[in-house]
Amino acid sequence: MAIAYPHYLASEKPAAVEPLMVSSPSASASASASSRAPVILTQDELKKMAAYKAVEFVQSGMVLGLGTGSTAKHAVDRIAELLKQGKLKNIVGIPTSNMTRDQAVSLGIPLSDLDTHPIVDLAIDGADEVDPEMNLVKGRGGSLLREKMVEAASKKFIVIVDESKLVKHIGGSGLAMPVEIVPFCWKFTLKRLEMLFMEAGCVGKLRLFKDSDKPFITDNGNYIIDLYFKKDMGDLKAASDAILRLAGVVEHGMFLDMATTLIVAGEFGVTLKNKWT
Ligand SMILES: O=C[C@H](O)[C@H](O)[C@H](O)COP(=O)(O)O
Repeated sequence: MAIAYPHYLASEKPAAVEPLMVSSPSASASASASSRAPVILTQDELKKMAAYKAVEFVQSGMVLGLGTGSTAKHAVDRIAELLKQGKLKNIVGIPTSNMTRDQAVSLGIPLSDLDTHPIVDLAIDGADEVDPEMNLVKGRGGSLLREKMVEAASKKFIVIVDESKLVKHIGGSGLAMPVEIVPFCWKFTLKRLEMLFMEAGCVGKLRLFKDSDKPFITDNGNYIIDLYFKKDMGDLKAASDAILRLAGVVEHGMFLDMATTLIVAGEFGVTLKNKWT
């Protein structure tokens, strides 16, 4: 499938990488059955395709924001692979979570932080929801605060998703919009959040560790309240400002006007959209 490269990246040569190869048992089975049979890729294979395409924009010498989650993990793997092959050199990674830091350390990717590298050349990360304006919901893995700090410090931010993440309105999918809060009097903060969006039928839930009744603790020692909306939350910027004005709130998972490029992998291949096209 033809990829429409965004104009601001057009003058930049993607790093010399092998053509995208996604190993898929179903792919080889289909190939032997018929050369025209459709190839059914799993969701994880789609995530890998989007991640590999994003890594084509990584160049030697870059300071890179390393995202968190099952999609970003493929990008980190690929960056490490290209470093090992000598196709990328002098990369400095800024991880967006302890999990990504551990993955990068295990793969030998040199790491730093925003104190030492306050300007990041390029960040690559997944998302939970993406609307047509490339506004995002992030943080269902709990890493929204560090992700937002690193991605806000990035000159370019490529979002990588499989097509299941595309929505008409963020926060409107019936799934969680996470808000990181301080643990102090969390029930009070939860109520205040619900009250902000009463008209949208907002219900907040304290996130727990999986199969546990213990509160989930973020890398920053905070709690997460997941907000669920029955109706559209309305103006996103106003919603963002209102949430951030509440004492007790640290950050929320709406990433408004931050992504510069979106890479989506789906049934019909990989498509790339620039914010301004
Ligand atoms: O906190 C988690 C991050 O925001 C992830 O980037 C997001 O949840 C998407 O994760 P995944 O690629 O696993 O769907």
